[in-house]
Amino acid sequence: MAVADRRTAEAGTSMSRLMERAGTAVADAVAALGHGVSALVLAGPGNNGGDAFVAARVLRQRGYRVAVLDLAGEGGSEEAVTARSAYRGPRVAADDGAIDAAVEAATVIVDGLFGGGLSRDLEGAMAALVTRVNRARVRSRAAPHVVAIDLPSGIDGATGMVRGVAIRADRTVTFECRKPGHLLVPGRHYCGKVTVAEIGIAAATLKGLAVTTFANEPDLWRAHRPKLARGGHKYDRGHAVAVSGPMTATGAARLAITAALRTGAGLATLLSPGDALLVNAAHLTTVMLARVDDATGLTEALTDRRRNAVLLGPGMPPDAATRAMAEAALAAPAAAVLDAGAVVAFAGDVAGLKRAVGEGAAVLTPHAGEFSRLFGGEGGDKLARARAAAAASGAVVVFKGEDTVIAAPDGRAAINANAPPFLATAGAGDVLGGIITGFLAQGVPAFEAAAMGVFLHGLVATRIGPGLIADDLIDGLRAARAAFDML
Ligand SMILES: NC(=O)C1=CN([C@@H]2O[C@H](COP(=O)(O)OP(=O)(O)OC[C@H]3O[C@@H](n4cnc5c(N)ncnc54)[C@H](OP(=O)(O)O)[C@@H]3O)[C@@H](O)[C@H]2O)[C@@H](O)CC1
Ligand SMILES: Nc1ncnc2c1ncn2[C@@H]1O[C@H](COP(=O)(O)OP(=O)(O)O)[C@@H](O)[C@H]1O
Ligand SMILES: [K+]
Repeated sequence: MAVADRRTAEAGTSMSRLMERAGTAVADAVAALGHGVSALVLAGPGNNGGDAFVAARVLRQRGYRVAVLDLAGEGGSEEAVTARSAYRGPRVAADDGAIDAAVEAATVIVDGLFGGGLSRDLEGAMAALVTRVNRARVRSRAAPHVVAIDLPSGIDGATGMVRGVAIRADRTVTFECRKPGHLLVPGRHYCGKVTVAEIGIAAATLKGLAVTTFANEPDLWRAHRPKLARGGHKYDRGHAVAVSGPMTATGAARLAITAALRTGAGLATLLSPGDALLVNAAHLTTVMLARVDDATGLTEALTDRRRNAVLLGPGMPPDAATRAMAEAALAAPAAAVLDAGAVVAFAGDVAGLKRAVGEGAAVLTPHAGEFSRLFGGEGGDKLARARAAAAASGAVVVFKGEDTVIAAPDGRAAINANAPPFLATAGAGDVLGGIITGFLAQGVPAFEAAAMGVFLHGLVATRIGPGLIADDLIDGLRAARAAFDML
């Protein structure tokens, strides 16, 4: 954003104009809360504090009761200093008693302590102030509404992580576009409702920045959605295959392959080990069944070039035989999705996985535990970890969870935010693997197939609602797939 600000300034829109518009957008959001507003505005040392002073001035001009707790200290940018001196209204003394009284009296607290310039953990008096505001927000009577400027103070805009302690906001007004911290958890949970105010950073300026981080929303992949040709043949829509686990673990691959079919693949085949053929046969109707027992069998099965997308891992143990089959899938011309056991089978050998992926289209779909087992590390910056994993493996990585990150080896990454909590249910991940396989079968490139698959997965779950089980996702896909086409 700093580069965007500079380029915008070079193009004739000064930083002070941007700050004026930013502060005014915040004042508009506060004013929209209705009459009787009595705002306590917290102003920090940087430009976030500058925005806060602008908002305070504008609110006062509009007749609202305002008081500013000025924590700017010495210094700050020229624009922030100007905004500070242009505010002539009441200030709150920076002592505990006065702050408590001001917090008690406020109906709205505007958080302009820190935004994009947060550079370390909050400590001491700042941390204490944040804790005070958070306590006030949950008090039983007349709790103030908390409006954060750009980001809730304490949330790292790049990672969504809490730096020590962070403001819990009801609403966050950010500028020009959302930042990763608005979408990644826990940051997302601290923002409340996020609104984006346009403040005059030209679209052309943003475009020139070669943005590589996106919200996983239709604009990102709309143009890549499969199109149904009138008079088309089922083979035009691809042939998805999935590999079944052994006799006692067949359900996962069946869920997945059925999801691939519902996603629009023209044909679907389940490749099953001999011991599980009967149990699979008993459960399948539209999905075809063929016997494959090992890597050699899989290579043979994938010599049929019409079988253009293959999923394996659900229900499979993370052992050498699974790894050999994964290598066979990656070596074949089909696009490959590796999930569960097929991901963990490469634990400790990401370089070997990368060699196996080669130049082929491959998608890995680990949840946090599988991700750690393959790529190492635990917790921390999810976006950076997903990007590093994609670069290290040469595959598109779908790092699952509430804030699934889809990362491509070329550096692009998308953060998903439409998955409801009740999607965390046994088998949901298998369905996701199948959906992505279904899009790959229809010729969608790997990054877009993964991103739109994750979005469709969240969409279908949301439409079904609480209580869903993975089988419901399969049924729900039919209607959700139609809705997806209209997005
Ligand atoms: N992008 C846009 O389009 C526009 C952005 N605008 C606004 O600018 C905001 C970004 O402003 P910013 O860069 O001045 O950073 P900001 O968040 O105010 O804080 C920096 C100050 O905090 C300090 N500091 C940091 N961490 C700390 C800690 N833990 N504890 C204590 N101190 C700490 C840090 O000190 P330092 O690290 O230098 O020692 C520095 O003094 C952005 O969020 C938006 O609101 C609009 O005005 C116009 C258009
Ligand atoms: N808290 C959550 N909110 C929303 N979606 C979630 C949450 N936790 C997990 N998910 C999603 O649920 C699915 C679970 O997949 P996975 O962990 O592989 O389970 P399984 O192996 O049982 O299918 C993933 O798509 C994941 O992104
Ligand atoms: K803030």
